[in-house]
Amino acid sequence: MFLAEIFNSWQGEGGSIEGSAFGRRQIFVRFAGCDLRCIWCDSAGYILASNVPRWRYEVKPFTGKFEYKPNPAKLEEVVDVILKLDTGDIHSISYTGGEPTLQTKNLYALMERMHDLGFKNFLETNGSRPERVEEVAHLVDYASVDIKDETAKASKNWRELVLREVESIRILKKAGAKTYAKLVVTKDTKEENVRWYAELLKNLAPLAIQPKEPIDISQHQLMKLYNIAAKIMGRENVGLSFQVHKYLNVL
Ligand SMILES: C[S@@+](CC[C@H](N)C(=O)[O-])C[C@H]1O[C@@H](n2cnc3c(N)ncnc32)[C@H](O)[C@@H]1O
Ligand SMILES: Nc1nc2[nH]cc(C(=O)O)c2c(=O)[nH]1
Ligand code: SF4
Ligand SMILES: [Mg+2]
Repeated sequence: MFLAEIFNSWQGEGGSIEGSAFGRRQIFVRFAGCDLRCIWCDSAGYILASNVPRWRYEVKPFTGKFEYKPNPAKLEEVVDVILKLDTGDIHSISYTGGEPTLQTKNLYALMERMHDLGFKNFLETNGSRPERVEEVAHLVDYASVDIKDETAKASKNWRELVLREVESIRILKKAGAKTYAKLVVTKDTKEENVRWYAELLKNLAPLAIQPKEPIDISQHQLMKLYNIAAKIMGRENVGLSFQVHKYLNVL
């Protein structure tokens, strides 16, 4: 499989929304390669798998010391690295990227293996390919599925993408995964678009609204978007999420 990095940290996103693992200790497996191009992506260096000839892994959690191995990574060496980073307090393994679901078979094999070893699986996905999500959904315990706002400019037809993301949420929920939606908002996010996302997510999954980093949206506008979503989805089903790991300078 084509990887970017493996490290041990605490989950910095999701806030207090149901299904979030915010503040839980995880081992993060970051896959290389993505099918979208969000303009604000903080992992942009890993979007093209061909630009990631080797992957890095922490030698010891929170030391900032890494070692490198060439891509493609072998399943057994990945499992070995994860087990060496296991501090005995791991809530779940986070599969992120890039886009983990693109490497469907590799993701399947790794999640199955981690389940067999007694770990829970947390999938962080852009949800752009419901048919691939469906293949692995039964192995997912927790899922954070992005809804890409128009201002992300993630793909040509953003409305179609949103509908596919919602379909991925439906599939994950049906398979029994605790699933929430994450919407990254910017100063240019339109209120009418948030209304539409909220209508789609109503009675389906809770929504974490996460300001793009570095934050450009005003607190006033952020709370306006929150209010719009909460009035449609219900006040228990909307919350804020900030990328806390960036403020605390951890991976
Ligand atoms: C790098 S993505 C990888 C997983 C998957 N490709 C996705 O987009 O959901 C992990 C999470 O980081 C968020 N993210 C990336 N760059 C960000 C930024 N500049 N500000 C806020 N959130 C960001 C994404 O929206 C996503 O929820
Ligand atoms: N601490 C920490 N929390 C995270 N939550 C989502 C992340 C990601 O990049 O997918 C991430 C990450 O890279 N680090
Ligand atoms: S989908 Fe995720 S990894 Fe891909 S460009 Fe967008 S934020 Fe980055
Ligand atoms: Mg990140």
